[in-house]
Amino acid sequence: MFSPPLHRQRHQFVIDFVKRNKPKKVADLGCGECGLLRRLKFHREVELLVGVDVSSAKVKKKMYGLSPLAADYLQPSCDQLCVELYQGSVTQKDSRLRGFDLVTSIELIEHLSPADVGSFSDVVFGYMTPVVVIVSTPNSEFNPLLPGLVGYRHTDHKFEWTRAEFRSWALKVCEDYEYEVEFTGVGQAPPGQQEQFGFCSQIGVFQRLGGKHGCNTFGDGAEEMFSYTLLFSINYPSLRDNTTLQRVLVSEVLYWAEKLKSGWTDQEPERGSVSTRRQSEGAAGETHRGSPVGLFSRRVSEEQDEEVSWTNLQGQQESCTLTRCVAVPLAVLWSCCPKVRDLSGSLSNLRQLLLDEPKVKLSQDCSAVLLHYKEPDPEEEDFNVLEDSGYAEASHCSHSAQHWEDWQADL
Ligand SMILES: C[S@@+](CC[C@H](N)C(=O)[O-])C[C@H]1O[C@@H](n2cnc3c(N)ncnc32)[C@H](O)[C@@H]1O
Ligand SMILES: [Mg+2]
Repeated sequence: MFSPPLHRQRHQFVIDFVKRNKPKKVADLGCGECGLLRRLKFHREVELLVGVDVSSAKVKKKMYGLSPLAADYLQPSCDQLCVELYQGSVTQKDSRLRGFDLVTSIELIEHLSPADVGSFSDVVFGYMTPVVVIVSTPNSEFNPLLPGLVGYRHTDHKFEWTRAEFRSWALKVCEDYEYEVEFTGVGQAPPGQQEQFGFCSQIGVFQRLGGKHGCNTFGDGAEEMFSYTLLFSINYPSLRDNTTLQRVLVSEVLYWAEKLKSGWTDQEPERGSVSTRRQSEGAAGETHRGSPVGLFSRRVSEEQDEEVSWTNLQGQQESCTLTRCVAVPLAVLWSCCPKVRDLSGSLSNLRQLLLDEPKVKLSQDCSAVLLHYKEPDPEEEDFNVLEDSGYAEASHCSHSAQHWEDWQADL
């Protein structure tokens, strides 16, 4: 009968409100199978999304649809989002539901007994005290237009209000709990009949008097109350979280360092900076003086690895392997890779973030990333030519490489 379907129109009404008003903390009461929450999670301004329903079975049915997608892990944004789902009744108080910017109650109140509607008003408007409450409920005056309908629209409905009944309840709520309300709805009557029948679903948008800064009756000393059961809780990966930032930065740094390395060593060996690194038990990665990293010198040796031995101060014989490395200066990475720049914010931050990162080997003075150098396999070379060219990007950076000494001063 409606296009788009009525339940979609109700959810769209909330989505449009969220787009306009950008609430950070949103709770959906009587969230059912979480359909509205699944749409709300795409709104970047929302940082906390909570669903409550008396039926845990309904919530559990599709709650994993609220989990982050693979892309949320691979390409996390700066946005933050935490999703929590509870089993609980809107007639009970729970302090985790206080202080929200927006609380929605879509087609819920008509499922409550009149006494429970009283508790709902007290809990939502008197205890949770959100800045805005959106309540939708059937408009019984529209029922004659619904073909074949006998009695209520749903067997579980305890009542269906006329517009006047809804208005009277809403105005009483405003008086008791210091809110103001605007009436509207979704599901239009046929042309010319809107005034007579009203909307199929009537909606009240309640705003707390005083807005965001209006009185919230709970202070620091308010007693905590947990009557809901947590069913699901997830924190979306965000670049504002240091572990996530570090993970993404490291993979970006290693990716670009490898690209630059192959640009320098495979394509233009004279620009490649190949140095020698000593690997011995416990003490990995000390750069040899005399074969400086980052200075784009010629290869120091044609040998891949070299066994050396010496006598230590205690007169014992020690040995280690000399491994040839390519040093990619952090300053070059910083200059060539916009994403590395965006993620780290500054060159010194970049160094700081990589300092205790086990996946990244830094040069002794922490100014360059060291990558193992492997002699190119001639059989692989033909294949490399076909690869779309990292070299193009790497060689694009070659002028930056020449200014390495300036950057070194910067570090
Ligand atoms: C008609 S469904 C609406 C679902 C959802 N709001 C939507 O728009 O699709 C009503 C929901 O309210 C829930 N419900 C009923 N009484 C409740 C109560 N006292 N506390 C919380 N949820 C309740 C039901 O389990 C059901 O999921
Ligand atoms: Mg209903």
